[in-house]
Amino acid sequence: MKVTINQKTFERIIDYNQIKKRIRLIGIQLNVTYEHQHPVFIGVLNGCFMFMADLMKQIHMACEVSFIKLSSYDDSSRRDKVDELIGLDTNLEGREVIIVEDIVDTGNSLKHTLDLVNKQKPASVAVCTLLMKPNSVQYTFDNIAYVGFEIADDFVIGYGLDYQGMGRTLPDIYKEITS
Ligand SMILES: O=P(O)(O)OC[C@H]1O[C@H](OP(=O)(O)OP(=O)(O)O)[C@H](O)[C@@H]1O
Ligand SMILES: Nc1nc2[nH]cnc2c(=O)[nH]1
Repeated sequence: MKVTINQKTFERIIDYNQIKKRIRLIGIQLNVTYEHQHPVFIGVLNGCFMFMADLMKQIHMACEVSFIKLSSYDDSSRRDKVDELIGLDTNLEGREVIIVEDIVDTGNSLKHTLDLVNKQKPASVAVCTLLMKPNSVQYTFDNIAYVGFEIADDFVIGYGLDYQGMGRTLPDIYKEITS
């Protein structure tokens, strides 16, 4: 199945049923790991909104939810600078923190988020990302504990991820076709 947005064509690589199954498994892992704790989930907007909503429905321990908003991409091209559009509004000192991302690509956004979170001296920080591009990431992260799918270094859209602001509402995930 293919979709076209502003002259770029994308083909489906992961359907929503696969995403739901993977999220159920990640939810089980999180429920076991944090069973007797009271973690704070921090979603990184905008891209995380669909993943966060589906993931949180699988979480059964007492927890809090908060968001930050970063922007590092123009259209489909990377910028080195990460802009913080909405900052942290929760005190994380001594807390168990789980950062929720839609995708770790170069890792710039995650590096920025971790620096922000770690400044507040949390008790622990784990990262949960739906997608990860292992060939693209430019940092060594030791706390990416939950990964939905590892994917190739293709530009992807759908399930929260956009191209020029479009495509976020597609339930499945698509990759750009280059030819
Ligand atoms: O690992 P990186 O190379 O930093 O890329 C990952 C980030 O890029 C996207 O955000 P974007 O800056 O496009 O903003 P958006 O979430 O509002 O789409 C995505 O949601 C991640 O947060
Ligand atoms: N939409 C989208 N945003 C990204 N941010 C980092 N990588 C990607 C990607 O492949 N697609």
